[in-house]
This record gives sequence, structure tokens and C-alpha cells, in this order.
Amino acid sequence: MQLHLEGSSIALDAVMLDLDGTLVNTLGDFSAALNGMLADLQLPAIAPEVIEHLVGKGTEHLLRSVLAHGGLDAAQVQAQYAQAWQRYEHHYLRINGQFAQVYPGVEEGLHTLAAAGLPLACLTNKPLAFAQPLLRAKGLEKYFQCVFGGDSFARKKPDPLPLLETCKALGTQPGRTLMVGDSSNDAQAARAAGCPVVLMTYGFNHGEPIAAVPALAHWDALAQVQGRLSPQR
Ligand SMILES: O=C(O)COP(=O)(O)O
Ligand SMILES: [Mg+2]
Repeated sequence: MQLHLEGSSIALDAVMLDLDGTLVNTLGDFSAALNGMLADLQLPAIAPEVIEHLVGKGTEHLLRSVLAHGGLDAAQVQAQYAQAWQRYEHHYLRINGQFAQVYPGVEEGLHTLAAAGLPLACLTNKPLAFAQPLLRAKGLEKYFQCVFGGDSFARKKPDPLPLLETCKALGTQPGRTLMVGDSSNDAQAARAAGCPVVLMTYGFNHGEPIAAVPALAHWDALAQVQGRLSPQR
């Protein structure tokens, strides 16, 4: 397939899509699970506006950042970490998807990509045991040939390893496998892996403007892929 962008066009054999902030707005789920965990640990609640800036680098980073935000020093974070993870996992699996919404245009975009015959992979830093039930609950699982989480490989995005391993699973070359994400994390991993990247403008980018992160294109909705694909000559 050929993907046509403003002033350029690239050859594509498959697409990898990030989950949190790209396909699904999971801020409500993060907020419910984190605040359930904080209450169990008798720590003060955290606001979604703060959580939004901490999402994207996996659960360990998120939990350590949230505990530190609650006023714990490094030694206290270390001492509470195992219990925090256990309580967080309990709450997350209990509410997974209940406070999350598929972004407008995602279904249309996934349908367009799949109808063009492109194999799709979901590649997230979220633990696989959270990602799979969420995709299922939102009716998105059917689009993906494979799903990989932050614990699927030895390293997470922004390391290029998860993208390179996903390309292997798809049987495609990185240079012909598009990464669609919402953060500098995705863009950095894609650049290092040699994958083209498109960024969504609505997700979570660590509190930084996404327009400043280099990408082939910045889209307001995944449905913008409609009319941009043509068979390769
Ligand atoms: O759990 C996270 O850190 C977010 O994951 P994602 O943006 O890579 O889907
Ligand atoms: Mg994301």
C-alpha cells in the first residue's frame, strides 16, 4: 500500500498502533485504579490532570511517579512499591474499560487500514494483561493480528526493541511498517527502529505540545487515513 501525506508518499506493508492516548482515552481508568490504590495505602488522592502527564512510560514509571507525587521519598517509594503494584493491579483489572472511551474516528480508521489488507499490531507500554481485556471490552480486538504490552519484551518504548520485535512478528521491514502513536515516546522509538511515524494530536504527551515532536504527519483523528491509501504501482 502507498500512504499519501502532505507532499509525500510512503510504501507500507503493516501498521503498529499505540493504545493509551491513541486508540482509547484511558485517563478515567488510570484515575480510578490509581486512586483505589492510593486509598488502600492511605495516601492522598491524585488528580487526572496530574496523571495525564505521567502516562506513557509503562506501569512501573507511573506507580513510582504517583507515589513520589504523594510526597514519598525514594526510600519510601521503594518500600511501598510491591504493595502499590498489587493494589493497582487489583483495581485496574476490576474497572478496566469502565471509565475509558474509544476516541472518535478510531473505528473508521482501523476499518480503513484493515480493509486495505494491512496487518495491524497493537503495541503499548501497558501490561499485556490490561491491554488485551481492554481491546476486547471496546470491540477493537478483532482488528489486530497481534497485541504486545510493556511486559512483552525486555525493554519498553522509547527503546526501539518492541517495534523491531513487532515487525518480526508481522514479518515486515521496519522501514515499511508505520507506527501510529500519541507521544514523543512512540516517535523516539520509531525513529530509532527506522519506522515511519504518524502522531495523534489528542493523546497524552507528558504535558508537552505534540506538534513539536517530529513526525510524517500529525492527525486529529485516525479517520484521516481515509482516502490516503492506494495500491502500490
Ligand atoms: O501504560 C502506559 O504507559 C501507556 O501506554 P501506551 O501509551 O504505550 O499505550
Ligand atoms: Mg500512548
